[in-house]
Amino acid sequence: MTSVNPVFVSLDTTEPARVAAWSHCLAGRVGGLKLGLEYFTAVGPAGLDVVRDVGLPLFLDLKLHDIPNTVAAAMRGVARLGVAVTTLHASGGAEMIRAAVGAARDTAAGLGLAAPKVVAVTVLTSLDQQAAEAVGFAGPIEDQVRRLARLTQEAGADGVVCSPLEVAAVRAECGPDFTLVVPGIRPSWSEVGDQKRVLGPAEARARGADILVIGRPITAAADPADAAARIQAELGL
Ligand SMILES: O=C(O)c1cc(=O)[nH]c(=O)n1[C@@H]1O[C@H](COP(=O)(O)O)[C@@H](O)[C@H]1O
Repeated sequence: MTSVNPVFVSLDTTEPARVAAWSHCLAGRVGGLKLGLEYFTAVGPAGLDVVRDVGLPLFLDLKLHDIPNTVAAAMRGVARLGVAVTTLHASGGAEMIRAAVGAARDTAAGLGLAAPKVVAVTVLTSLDQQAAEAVGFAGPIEDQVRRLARLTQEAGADGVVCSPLEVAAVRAECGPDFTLVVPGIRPSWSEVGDQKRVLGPAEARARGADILVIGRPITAAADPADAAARIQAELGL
């Protein structure tokens, strides 16, 4: 039996042709495709059409963060796109999360679609302890992540986005059925760039991550398919 590939590759670009080329060359080496703000603000919902024939689950990462009414309305638009996973910011609060989850599930059900998994970003992986304190998070980042994960779970969402460093703590707090989406993945051979709280793919997986979000280590590599194959090998897939 082959295990499911946990890697969702982040296709961060403004160009549909690049997204199409990457997704075709990476199909078979990754488990899903993530499109985010850079792409969506440039191309809009029609940009998803270039990857639909690849047959991989789509993760639309818009990190919604606004009042409950506005986020619920935006989430209805996301749910109509038939994506598998989507994001909002946990710091928008429990009422916002609850409204978003309800909107996603009701809209999808009304259309006969599967509802997207709604996962909440806890503390961005680009923040270190000092930067987190500067925006007003008191105490260790791990405590803040754990608190927001608990709030997210109580508000009915499917999981959270956290760095690999907090995976074990969140898993202990929220149990085995809570989806942990983990960016900040850096194989030893890749550049760290703007990420601050990072680990390698195998270590993140061993700590309990469900989805590994990996962008530039694959997309900025001279040979993206080869980079994805190296990550597959590191994961024992
Ligand atoms: O929600 C996310 O996916 C996300 C949350 C977070 O805390 N950190 C983070 O890097 N991401 C996204 O994960 C991807 C990471 O890409 P790379 O840093 O290129 O591997 C980007 O598309 C980010 O927008």
